[in-house]
Order: sequence, then C-alpha cells, then structure tokens
Amino acid sequence: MQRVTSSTVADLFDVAGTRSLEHAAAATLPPHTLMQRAGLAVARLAMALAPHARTVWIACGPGNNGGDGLEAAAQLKQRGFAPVVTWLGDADRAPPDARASLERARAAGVVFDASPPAAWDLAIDALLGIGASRPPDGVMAQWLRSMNAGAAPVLSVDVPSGLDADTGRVSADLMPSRHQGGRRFCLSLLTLKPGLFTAQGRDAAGEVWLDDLGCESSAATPAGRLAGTPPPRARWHASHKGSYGDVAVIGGAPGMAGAALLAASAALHAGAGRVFAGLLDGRAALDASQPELMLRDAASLDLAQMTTVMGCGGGTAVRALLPRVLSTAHRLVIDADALNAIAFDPALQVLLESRGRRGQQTVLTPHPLEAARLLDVDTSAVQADRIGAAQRLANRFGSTVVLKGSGTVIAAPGERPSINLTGNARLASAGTGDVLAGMVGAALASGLPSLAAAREAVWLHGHRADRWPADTPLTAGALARGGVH
Ligand SMILES: NC(=O)C1=CN([C@@H]2O[C@H](COP(=O)(O)OP(=O)(O)OC[C@H]3O[C@@H](n4cnc5c(N)ncnc54)[C@H](OP(=O)(O)O)[C@@H]3O)[C@@H](O)[C@H]2O)[C@@H](O)CC1
Ligand SMILES: Nc1ncnc2c1ncn2[C@@H]1O[C@H](COP(=O)(O)OP(=O)(O)O)[C@@H](O)[C@H]1O
Ligand SMILES: [K+]
Repeated sequence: MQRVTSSTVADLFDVAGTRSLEHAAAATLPPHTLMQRAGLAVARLAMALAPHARTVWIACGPGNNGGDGLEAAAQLKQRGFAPVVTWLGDADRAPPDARASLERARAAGVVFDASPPAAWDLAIDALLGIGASRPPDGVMAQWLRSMNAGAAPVLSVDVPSGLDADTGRVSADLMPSRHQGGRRFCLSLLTLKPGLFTAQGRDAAGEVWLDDLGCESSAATPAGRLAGTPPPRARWHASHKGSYGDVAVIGGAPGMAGAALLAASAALHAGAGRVFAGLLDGRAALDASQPELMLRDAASLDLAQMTTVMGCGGGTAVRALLPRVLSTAHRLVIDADALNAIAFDPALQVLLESRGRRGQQTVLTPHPLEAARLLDVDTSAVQADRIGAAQRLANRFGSTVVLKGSGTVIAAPGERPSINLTGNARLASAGTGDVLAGMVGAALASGLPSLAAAREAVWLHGHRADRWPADTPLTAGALARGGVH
C-alpha cells in the first residue's frame, strides 16, 4: 500500500483498463482472493486512520464495492473493532464475491443495521466503485450526505461513491461540504484512476492511497499518468546568460500591463537568461521594481531567436501581432487573450496548426473557458472530460497543452496525458496563470522540449503554492518571485 503524493510516478487506468486487469488477475488466482486482499487493505488503512475508533460505520452498496466493505467489516471485527454495516444489497442478487464476503462478515459476528449508527468515529464508503452506472439517489445519496456532513473521517473504498472514475465528475449535491465534515481518504484498489486527480476528484477523494492487490498492471494500456517530480535542471559552471535563453513576453495592453510584467517576472525568477517585455501599452519604459526586465516595443523583438510568451493581458490588441508571432517565433507559449483570438479566427488556427507540422515547439496554456472556446464547446463539456479535452486540443493544434485548474492536465500529440498533483486553491487568484505562462517560457528557453518544459513549470508553480504558509494569502507577484515569502 502506498500513499500518493505530488512526487508519485504511476500509471492511471480508466474503468475499462481496470476491468481488464481485474479479469486477468482473477484468472490466475483462487476464487475470492482479490476481494479478500481488497478488504484486508481497507481494514488496515482504517485501523491506521482511526486506531481508537469505537464505532466504524461501513456503508455497503449492492455490488462488489459493497463486497469490499463487507470483507473489511469481517476483518475489522476479527481484530477487535466494532463495525456497523448498513448494506443496500440483496443476498440472492449479489455478485458471488460480495456474497462470499457477506457470509464471512456474518460469521465474524458483524452487526448489520438498516440505518446508520447514531455516531461513528470513522465512516467507510463502500457504496459504489467503478461499476457506478448512474448518480446515487435515495437512501444511498442520503448516507453519502450523512458521511459528508459528519465530523468523522471518511475512507472511500476504490473511489468516492458517485465519482466518475474516468473524468472526476461528481454531482454537486454529493460533494463534501467545504465548511464541515471530517478528513477524507480514498484507498484505490488494483489501479489508480484518473478521476481521483482532476475536476472534483481531488476534493471528493482527499488523500489517496493505492493497494495494487499484488497484481501486475502490464495487461492493460494506461489512460494517463502521474509524472512525479521533474528532474532538476543543472546549471554548468562554465555557462553564461546566453545558455539559458531569451524570453520575450508580448502582451499588456493598456490597463493590463501587469499581466505581462507578471509573466516576465516569473520567467526571470525561473531562470531565463534575459527577459524582454514587449508591452502593447507602449507607455512604460522601465519597471523600476524589476530593473532586470528590458521593456521594448513588441515590433522590434527578433522572435526567431527567442522564446515568446504571447497573450498575457493582451486584450484585443494582441490579435494584430499573432500572424507574425505564429509564423516566426522560435519557441512559443500561447496564453489568455492570444488563445481567445485564435479561437475566433480560422486563419490564425491554420497558422498554429502549421507550426505543429513544422515541428516548432508550442505550448498552449488554456483555462477551461479558453479551452472551451478553442474546441467550440461550453466550459461544462471541457470540465466533464478534462483529459479528453486536453488531448483533443493537443492533437488538433500539434501543440503541448496545459489545461489548467485543479488537477492540471498536460497533453501532447502521441504522448500519454499526465495529471499534475502540485498546487492548491490558493492559486485561484488573479495573475497566477500569467505567472505560469512565464515559467513555461523560461523552461522552454532553457532548451527543454515543450512537453518537459510544461511538466516542469506546472509542477514547480503548484509546488510554490503548496509550500506557501497557510495563514498568508498568496499573490501572483510573490508566486512569480519564486514563492518566497
Ligand atoms: N471482483 C473482485 O474480486 C474485486 C472487485 N473490486 C471492487 O469491485 C468494485 C466494482 O464492483 P462492481 O463491478 O460490482 O461495481 P460496483 O461499483 O459495486 O457497482 C455496481 C453495483 O451497484 C449498482 N449501482 C450502480 N449505480 C448505482 C446507483 N447510482 N445507485 C444504486 N445502485 C447502483 C449496480 O446495479 P445496477 O446498475 O445493475 O442496477 C451494481 O449492483 C470495484 O470498484 C472494487 O471496489 C476490487 O476490489 C477488486 C477485486
Ligand atoms: N483550485 C485550484 N487548484 C489548483 N490550481 C489552481 C486552482 N485554481 C487555479 N489554479 C491554478 O492557477 C492558475 C490560474 O490561471 P488562470 O485561470 O489563467 O488565471 P489568471 O488569468 O488570473 O492568471 C492556473 O495555473 C491554475 O491551474
Ligand atoms: K466507494
């Protein structure tokens, strides 16, 4: 059993992949082995989380997820705990594994009840796993809401019930409350599922653990991966500023110069050799607080030699510059208003696609609304399948795509998408996206290929937010300066 952290490297398997691994493993093992292993793993984690629990409420559903819960109940009872099981199944219709664990729980003397105990020290959610076929309702939804509202920790078996294991969607009324409720844990069985890590998945699951039940995962193709900590970038003693590349930030239309300056500051603090800011505002000649930045007229910059970060605070003015930038920029990060301009202009889309065909490095950094505009769908469609949306954009434009938000997805043509696990909701403040664009620019300018540059910058950006003191608001300016307090 292992705890998943932002440095974990692991494959992610969707429901179809997990099912084929389960079948392959079950075929080589004596009957009921997997469920016994699953139940024991759940019981072990439960005992570690609540070693002094007097009452453990285990809510079990009608399928094999409920079977895991029944098996855990048997194991906990045998170890001196007092599980109370509420089971929504029917012994005549339960799948064979769940029925076998039902017998074992009964034989162990587990207490079964029709309704939850009056109080509990730990709740185990074994209502639905990867077989969920519709959103929970009725008694099942009521039990989930009780767990969510209770002060005790909640341990979800395999996935939080009601979570779409492939996409991370959960219906709003089953999400844990932000204002009450205990800590949340999820023990994912056999495989890690992508839905645990993106969209609502991170809030629904809480701290994720994995038990592979002693099974191999080579018999299925992963749907994605957790890429872990990026390798450190060494700086040679015998290097100079030219070794780390030039970044040109183009953006900052009147009233929005701050966005471009944030991106430029972020590029500088992320190690770019030289940073130029080509402000569309035209008025500023010096940022006195950051004299290292060279403020230039955007038209005067020789983009063929540089890494360009385009669009931060660009307004509509950025549109006129895009044909030249898309055609000439050596390496390119496209953010914010530049993405919006491309979404509404088929001629710019053609120019972007041809960069991909020429093999030029391009990273797009949309938030969900910008991604929706580029895909001509609405934001809810993007959020309903973030991995799919990022991959479609990457394929369409021949670019690396960073689809921002909780569980940022990074996709590139022909590559397995990855989900980044650093970062938290303190990043939900104005300007943090501009900072990310600048950081991707610096990583690209150092010579990293676009996918590695995107992974490194996204990881570091989130890591800075994770390290930031909990009692202090995080500003984009501080994030740009390296997350230094
Ligand atoms: N076999 C093994 O040894 C192992 C199994 N493992 C475990 O099995 C889990 C998968 O089990 P599973 O395939 O039985 O699916 P599961 O998630 O229990 O749900 C299906 C049941 O729920 C029902 N149902 C669906 N939606 C519903 C709703 N909204 N509201 C109410 N009911 C709803 C559905 O009924 P139906 O849709 O047919 O009406 C069916 O009865 C997996 O996540 C893991 O925990 C692993 O530990 C590995 C070892
Ligand atoms: N709840 C969250 N959890 C993790 N990261 C978040 C969250 N909210 C925002 N972020 C991150 O903060 C950044 C916000 O970018 P963006 O939406 O473009 O903001 P802005 O336009 O204000 O710069 C992205 O990197 C995004 O992934
Ligand atoms: K569950």
